[in-house]
Amino acid sequence: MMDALSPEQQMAALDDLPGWTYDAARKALFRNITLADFSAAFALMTRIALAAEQQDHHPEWSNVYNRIDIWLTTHDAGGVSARDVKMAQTIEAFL
Ligand SMILES: C[C@H](O)[C@H](O)[C@H]1CNC2=NC(N)=NC(=O)C2=N1
Repeated sequence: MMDALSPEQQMAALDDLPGWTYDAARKALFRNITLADFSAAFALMTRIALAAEQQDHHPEWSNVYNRIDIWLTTHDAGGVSARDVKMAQTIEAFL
């Protein structure tokens, strides 16, 4: 069981994650990424999927052609936890 971050911890984490915002409605970190085309978007999603399996932490996302919308939230915690911050950092390292 992983605790949700406090609002202060969450803001501090977002300071180090340019491009990510907090989606209050979904209690999630959010970012959209636009790639060159569908192949590039799906390749990135594949890398993220493999990392998600390794971390046992899975994104909520949607993909339309070259655009990916990603929400990171921890269902067990009912909000954003350190696991979401780690996954956001992992995704950033792929860009
Ligand atoms: C049993 C297993 O550890 C859990 O169901 C994991 C799997 N992936 C998960 N992913 C996300 N985003 N939140 C979770 O709480 C979560 N829990």
